Order: sequence, then structure tokens, then C-alpha cells
Amino acid sequence: MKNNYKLKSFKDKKDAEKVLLDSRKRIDEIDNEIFDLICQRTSFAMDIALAKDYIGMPVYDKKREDSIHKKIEKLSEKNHIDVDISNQIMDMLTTLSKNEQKEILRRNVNG
Ligand SMILES: O=C(O)C(=O)C[C@]1(C(=O)O)C=C[C@@H](O)C=C1
Repeated sequence: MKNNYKLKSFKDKKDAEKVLLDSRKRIDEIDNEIFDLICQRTSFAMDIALAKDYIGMPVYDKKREDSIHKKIEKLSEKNHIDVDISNQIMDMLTTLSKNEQKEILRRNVNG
């Protein structure tokens, strides 16, 4: 969140209530978009798991995760977002992918 926003002043209570409602509506839309993007990101687990299995690479790739964290830390600092929380979000996303990859490989072995 860049800290260059203007402080909002409200005409009256009704105006503030409208701002709250509109903001929540937009947040609901953004949450849906985020969820859709999480599904898209996780859907690469199948191709990645099979490719790594073919090459003989493990599911967990520390170097790749370190580079993701580095990128996210830079973006967080630039946008004044809490770095620790951004890193936690990325950890959750990579965990989703790793769990999915392990499940795909388990099913691939057990038929
Ligand atoms: O890029 C990979 O090798 C992946 O498996 C994807 C991913 C990720 O979710 O970004 C997941 C697990 C790895 O440890 C690193 C990255």
C-alpha cells in the first residue's frame, strides 16, 4: 500500500456508510479474483510435478523459493506492505503447490 493517499472527508453518516459499502463490494470482487489466481497458480502443480519427477528433481526447491521471497521482499518494501506477512502469504502459496504436487506423485505411483 503506497502511503500517498489523500485523507477522506465525509459529508455525513450516509456518505460514510456508502463508502464502507462500496469498499466492501470492491474487496469482495478482489477476493474472488485473488482466489481465481490462487487456483490458476496451483493448477501448474500437475505439469511441474511430472516434469520434476521425469528429471529426477525433488518437489521442494529451496533456491527457487529463496528467489521468490527476494522478489516479494523488494515488492513489499516498494509498496509499503509488511514484508513478514507477504512472506507468509508466499509460503502458503508454495505449500499449496507442494502439497498438490506430492498428492499428484502419490497417485501417479499408486495408480
Ligand atoms: O517452481 C517450482 O519448482 C515449483 O515447484 C513451484 C513452487 C511454487 O509454488 O512457486 C513450489 C515448490 C518449490 O519449492 C518451489 C516453487
